[in-house]
Amino acid sequence: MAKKPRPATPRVIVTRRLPPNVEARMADLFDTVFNVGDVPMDRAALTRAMAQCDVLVPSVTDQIDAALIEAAPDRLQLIASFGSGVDHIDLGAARSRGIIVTNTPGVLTEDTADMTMALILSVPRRLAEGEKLVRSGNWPGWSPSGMLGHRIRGKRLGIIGMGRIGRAVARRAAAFGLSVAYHNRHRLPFEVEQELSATWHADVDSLLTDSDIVSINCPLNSDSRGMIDARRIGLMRPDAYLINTSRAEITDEPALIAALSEGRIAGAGLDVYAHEPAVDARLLALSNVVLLPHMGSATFEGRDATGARVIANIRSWADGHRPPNQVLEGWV
Ligand SMILES: NC(=O)C1=CN([C@@H]2O[C@H](COP(=O)(O)OP(=O)(O)OC[C@H]3O[C@@H](n4cnc5c(N)ncnc54)[C@H](O)[C@@H]3O)[C@@H](O)[C@H]2O)C=CC1
Ligand SMILES: O=CC(=O)O
Repeated sequence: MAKKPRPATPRVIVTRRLPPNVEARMADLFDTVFNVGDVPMDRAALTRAMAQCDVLVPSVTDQIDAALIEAAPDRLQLIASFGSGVDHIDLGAARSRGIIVTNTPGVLTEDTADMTMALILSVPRRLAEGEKLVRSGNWPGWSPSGMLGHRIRGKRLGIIGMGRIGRAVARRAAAFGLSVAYHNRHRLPFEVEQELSATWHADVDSLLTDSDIVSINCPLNSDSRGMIDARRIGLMRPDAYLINTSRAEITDEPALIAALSEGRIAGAGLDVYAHEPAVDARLLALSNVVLLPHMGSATFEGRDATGARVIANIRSWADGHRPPNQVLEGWV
């Protein structure tokens, strides 16, 4: 495919409000249009945006599917996503149109691992239930049998997806006395396994059977979509917990809800849902779950660093280079 000329000052359209200093820098560097009202763009708005820019800066909730990409004029050359996951962008369609896709890995790792660890602690120790009890005014006071949960130390954590976030979770887990097992698309080098004291499971099934707590930290891709289905949820022990800070579509959400409702697993900590921002009413009614509003990476520092990554990707592309965080189909 012939290389298209890259404009010196590209027209950039940003789909959501970004931190003020990030927007100021983008306004300085590029011909940037911001979504001043911060209203999520519907399909028609995205189609219009993609028709009017060289670079689109979407967020992880904008569904940039094949039809939108195919309808975009040749002018659109770069989709510089604000966030780490790229499951909302049809990478194959972008490749066929010669559109480069970038993301912002690395800068969200520690924040998302912190939130994953917070869920790992909160669910077995019933943190959200305890907080609600105090606020309700019905707390009868301390008692030997009140608010009992399960000890973290000594339990086994099974991590699915031992990349940046998975490894950062493993490091935190070790400090809380958890032993770590993992399943990953590729086995980690021996030295990394040693550093993390992590045991490899070639198959997901045995990891699920052997773990007290399972944490999903792999990206959503064609292999992981529906990976934790009803059969695999059935392999988990009745006293086991599932934590998901990655993407809901990796699990069969209705099957998970059924297992939680029927006590076939002990509980879950979720940051992601199948139909965000809607959350299934049956989940809301359960007391053995901790539900967060997709806030794994939501820190001021992380958002600034994410913005800096987006800018670096656009600048490097505009200068004629390969952007540092170009995402290649088949690599996520
Ligand atoms: N809740 C939140 O706010 C956030 C969620 N995320 C989610 O976390 C995901 C992971 O992020 P990183 O750790 O930075 O990604 P990463 O690319 O560093 O690591 C992903 C790991 O998963 C493995 N993997 C890929 N497909 C797999 C499969 N089908 N089965 C088993 N392993 C597989 C890869 O080999 C890699 O080791 C993102 O894709 C995103 O969906 C990321 C940031 C914030
Ligand atoms: O879910 C958030 C992301 O950056 O990916």
